[in-house]
Amino acid sequence: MTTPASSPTAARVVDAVKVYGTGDTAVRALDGVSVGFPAGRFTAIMGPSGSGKSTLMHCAAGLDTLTSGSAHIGGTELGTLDDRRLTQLRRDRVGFVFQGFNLVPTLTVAENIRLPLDLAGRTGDPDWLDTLIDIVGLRDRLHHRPTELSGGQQQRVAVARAFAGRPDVVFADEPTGNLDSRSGEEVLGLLGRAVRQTARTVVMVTHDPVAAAHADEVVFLADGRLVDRMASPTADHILDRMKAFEKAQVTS
Ligand SMILES: Nc1ncnc2c1ncn2[C@@H]1O[C@H](COP(=O)(O)OP(=O)(O)OP(=O)(O)O)[C@@H](O)[C@H]1O
Repeated sequence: MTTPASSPTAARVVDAVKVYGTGDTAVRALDGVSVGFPAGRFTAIMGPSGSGKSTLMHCAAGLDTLTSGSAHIGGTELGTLDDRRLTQLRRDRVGFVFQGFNLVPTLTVAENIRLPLDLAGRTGDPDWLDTLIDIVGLRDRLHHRPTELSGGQQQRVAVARAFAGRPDVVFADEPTGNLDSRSGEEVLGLLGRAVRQTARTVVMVTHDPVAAAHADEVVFLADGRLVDRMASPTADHILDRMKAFEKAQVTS
């Protein structure tokens, strides 16, 4: 199952295999996955615990390397890059949102948002940063430090930071995992708005059907394989599909 060649992909993996360890203890976390994440869309990766979601995200984002197969950001194959160029690509073309926010406590909100640009020695586009600050609703908090913010507000800062350099793709790993449901809904809503209002691309790993229902499409993993895709998902449909996979696993 791949994305049709006609839709441009912001990121993709082809025949991706990832094996952790060797010999008797080897774990095949990805077992021949080919999947494209369409540009300008919000895609969720779902699947049971241990199905390979985080591994897929880490390998697609260049945070980890594949055992075989290839990973691409836009037209760049990550396996062809040396460490320096891979670091540069991650910094300049990829944004990240993690479960634990990962903000720098000594910097203000404004400084945290600008951090990827400052590290890259880039000025950034002031109009773009302004738009982002409005999307995440933090204009009145720009001079606060992360400890002065709620968890939901901190994650909104992390979202703005992820988009600050206009990356090709933003990868979010369980971005609502540490939030109450209301703050989680806010963060998911603004990820969706960021995609729709600014034509950016988001790929989110989650185990929560309600979170995944915010995406334009859900891809399902089971046992390291891509087993299904669902467009225009609803939480109920996702839950039904997940239950069907779990039942199939129990009976197989
Ligand atoms: N660093 C590692 N060393 C050895 N095995 C690993 C490592 N990371 C992941 N695995 C194994 O690879 C498989 C896939 O793990 P992965 O974390 O990608 O799954 P996941 O779907 O994200 O799970 P969860 O929803 O529980 O976070 C699991 O069997 C896991 O135990």
